[in-house]
Amino acid sequence: MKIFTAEQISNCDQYTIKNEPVSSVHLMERAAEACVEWISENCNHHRNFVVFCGNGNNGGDGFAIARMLYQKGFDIDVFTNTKIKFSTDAQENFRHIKEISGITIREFKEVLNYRFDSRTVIVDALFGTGLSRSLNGDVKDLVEFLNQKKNIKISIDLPSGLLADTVSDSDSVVFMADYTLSFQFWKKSFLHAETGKFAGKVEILDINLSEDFIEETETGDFVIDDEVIKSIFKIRNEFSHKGTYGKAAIIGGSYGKMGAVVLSTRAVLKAGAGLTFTVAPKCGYEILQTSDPEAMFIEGGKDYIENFDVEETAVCGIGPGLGTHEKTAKSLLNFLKSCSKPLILDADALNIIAQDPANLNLIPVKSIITPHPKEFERLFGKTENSFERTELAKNKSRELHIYIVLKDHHTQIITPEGKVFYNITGNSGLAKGGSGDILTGIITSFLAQKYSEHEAAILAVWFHGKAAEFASEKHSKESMLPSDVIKEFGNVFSELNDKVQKLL
Ligand SMILES: NC(=O)C1=CN([C@@H]2O[C@H](COP(=O)(O)OP(=O)(O)OC[C@H]3O[C@@H](n4cnc5c(N)ncnc54)[C@H](OP(=O)(O)O)[C@@H]3O)[C@@H](O)[C@H]2O)[C@H](O)CC1
Ligand SMILES: [K+]
Repeated sequence: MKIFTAEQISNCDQYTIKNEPVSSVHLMERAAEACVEWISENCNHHRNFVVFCGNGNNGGDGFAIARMLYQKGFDIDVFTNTKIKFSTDAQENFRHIKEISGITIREFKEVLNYRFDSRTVIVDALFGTGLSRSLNGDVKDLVEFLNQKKNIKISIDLPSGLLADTVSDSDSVVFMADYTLSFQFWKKSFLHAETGKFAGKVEILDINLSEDFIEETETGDFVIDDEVIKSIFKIRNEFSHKGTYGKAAIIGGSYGKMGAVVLSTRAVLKAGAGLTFTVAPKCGYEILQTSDPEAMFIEGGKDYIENFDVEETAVCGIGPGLGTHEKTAKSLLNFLKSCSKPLILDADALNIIAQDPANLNLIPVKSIITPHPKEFERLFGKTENSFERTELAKNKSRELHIYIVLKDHHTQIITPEGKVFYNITGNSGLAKGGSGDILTGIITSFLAQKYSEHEAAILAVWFHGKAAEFASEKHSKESMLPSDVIKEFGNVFSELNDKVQKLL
């Protein structure tokens, strides 16, 4: 799914109005209907809604939602500011609810005397994509007041005070939603930590904006949705043998860190590679042969890796548990100098490279590196916030011609062309040691199976998150272990096969 800026979204609105054609007030009706449908389906314990409406079209949505919820039998109160001029469509929807005697309309300042029942849902329709500056004055006080309420909070399109495309000043006040019902597109600010925390759980509601506009309008930012995944995933060919699915090698492990390489190797195996090798120090021989008997062991040193030699045709994932021993570092840098095929580089491999900025140029083009924010900072330097980090990653991906998998709650895959793919699968159960080792294994496995670097990185990140979702259903986010995530790979493949299978 393409991610558009607030300006592009407004253009998409206008294009739809002109070319569908549909009147703008009817489009507002469609947006409100989508919200009301979602609320009716999901809201089982709450009958009272208090809707806060601004003066632009976001407020117009709020008035229309209030009317429709009332017609469905919910108890509704509305707050607004009648002293400021409404937009044309907001004015029309305001007129409609004024005619409904069962809905009381109050001024914002009356909120201080309003009795919030614990089962009242607060709906924020103050500002959406038209927000042009930080909240101040009365509306800022209102949002701060509402944020203190324990009631469930739903934002329409965007939490008020949040900009769609960028980070606001750190002292800006933003409505703190539990749910955000947003129209048609993910907004970039939902996907970054500093801003996404205001949106709560995001639901994207389809309001049928122009497909032609969406198709023709260029953007560099994407969300990895089912369409992207379906276009990448290939069903396993029945007329195949182990050679069809490539050779993969995980290179890592050191005394006391053998678990990382065990997990990574197991992830390669369970993600479907044809032949799997583990290059690890001798001290890991028994551990690896017992834990991952399907993989072949290659001795790469005694207590730490000193030798990166593997079969030339194998795709190499380097780093899990590798350690940063001087001799390991020296031999890794020598290996990089002699290597021209794309590699997957993670963890200590990145920490070794980060020891000298000149090492960055040794990374073979089209390699995939998988830093978490701290590793990214060691490699490329500090940034003010995650939006700037993504921009820096785009510059570095272009400059070094590599793929950067920037691990975060919404991991981003940044391509050498400067495109950013945001992942929306996964959960906080992955915030544990060992999760990254599994991701390295999955990418290595997919690259060995002849997915392109671009495809392998995107599919693997999505796949890893999806397996985590299955694992958390069984074990909870708290208790699930990286090895539980690996056990769910089969379920993810079943889901993938169902998605792409041609059914009669
Ligand atoms: N995208 C769609 O497909 C649809 C969107 N809809 C809804 O429309 C809004 C966008 O509506 P818009 O009228 O453009 O903008 P807002 O309602 O968000 O707000 C605009 C008004 O707010 C003023 N403003 C802006 N920032 C502030 C501020 N910090 N404090 C006070 N006032 C502010 C702004 O005034 P300006 O001075 O900046 O001109 C406007 O008066 C979208 O989010 C959806 O909810 C449609 O309903 C249908 C389809
Ligand atoms: K809003």
